[in-house]
Amino acid sequence: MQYFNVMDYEAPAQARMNAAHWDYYAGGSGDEITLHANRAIFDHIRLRPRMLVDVTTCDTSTSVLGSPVSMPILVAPTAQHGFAHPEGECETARGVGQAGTLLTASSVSSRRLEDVAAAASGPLWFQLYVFDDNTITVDVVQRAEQAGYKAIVLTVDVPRFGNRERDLRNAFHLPVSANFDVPDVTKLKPSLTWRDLAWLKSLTSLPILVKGVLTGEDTILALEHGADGIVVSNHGGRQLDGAITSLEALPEVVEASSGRCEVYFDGGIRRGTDVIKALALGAHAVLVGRPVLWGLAVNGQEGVRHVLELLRNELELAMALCGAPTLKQITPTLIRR
Ligand SMILES: Cc1cc2nc3c(=O)[nH]c(=O)nc-3n(C[C@H](O)[C@H](O)[C@H](O)COP(=O)(O)O)c2cc1C
Ligand SMILES: CCCCC(=O)C(=O)O
Repeated sequence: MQYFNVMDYEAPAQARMNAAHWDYYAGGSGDEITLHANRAIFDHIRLRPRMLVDVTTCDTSTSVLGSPVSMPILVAPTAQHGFAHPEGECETARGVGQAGTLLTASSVSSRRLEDVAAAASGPLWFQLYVFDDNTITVDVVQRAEQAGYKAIVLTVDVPRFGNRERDLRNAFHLPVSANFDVPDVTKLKPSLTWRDLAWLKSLTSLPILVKGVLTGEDTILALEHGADGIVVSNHGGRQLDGAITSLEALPEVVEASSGRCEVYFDGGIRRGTDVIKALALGAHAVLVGRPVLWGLAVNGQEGVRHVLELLRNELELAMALCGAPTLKQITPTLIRR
């Protein structure tokens, strides 16, 4: 089997995995309208390439909140990598490091955050879920800081767990996380509000990104409450079905942020041309979720590395064909109005 693009990893990954675990990875909420729309929206955005620009070398390297990375393509937090590989997130971290980019480790993990850090060679961010018991949050944030994670990514789009009907049909329940002792990880703190962001900031000196913002209004609130970055995301279509796609939300978030913080993007990135479209609309970098899990399931760290390399190579080619050999040259003028 040869893998010419990241989609080539999808069916082989499914073939290797337990069916209920696969459905958990693949699925969205409700009718999966937002899940599918996240992909479909990219087909409606067309590029305006420029010609006769010297594209002998196209440079994809950048930095994210100060950490250098080989490309503006990072790994989104996804739960329970143990479903895809016996080494779980440690294996993922090795592959991500080989690709020279950054892994966001999920709170809900098969491996402890310290073990993931020990396996990593590149920068890490820690994704935070907040439970009712504040001592869990205090503990895990301090551990992440001590283990060398470079930022906390607070996920704000799960006041309650989404309606994942595939999981209901499979009678699937998420196992406990290796990171903390919470019997049911889907019981998050529903009373969490913007005010808690200030409390969170008091716990750590790390920058805090807010993940799951889809409006300009919430962008302004996030910045007012001290967020150091925003991740535009609808959680891969797994929370509010019918929510706006991340790509549709991106321009208003970028506008509301008015250059005050880095704006990141996730949802439906499968091609280098998807990456260039998100960057042209103002994302500083994108995060990729499911494709990394496919690479992990098929071929462990090598699969993770290859999925990321495929995306990097496609982005590099797209930059050349758009006449934008540096990331700085990827601007809104690349998109048809
Ligand atoms: C299996 C799976 C588990 C996820 N777990 C988390 C998580 O623990 N924390 C979080 O903030 N987002 C989680 N997400 C959402 C991703 O971070 C990301 O927003 C989404 O997957 C991006 O879309 P993509 O899969 O189309 O690239 C998860 C997504 C998937 C598919
Ligand atoms: C409490 C949520 C756990 C993982 C997650 O974010 C997801 O399945 O989308």
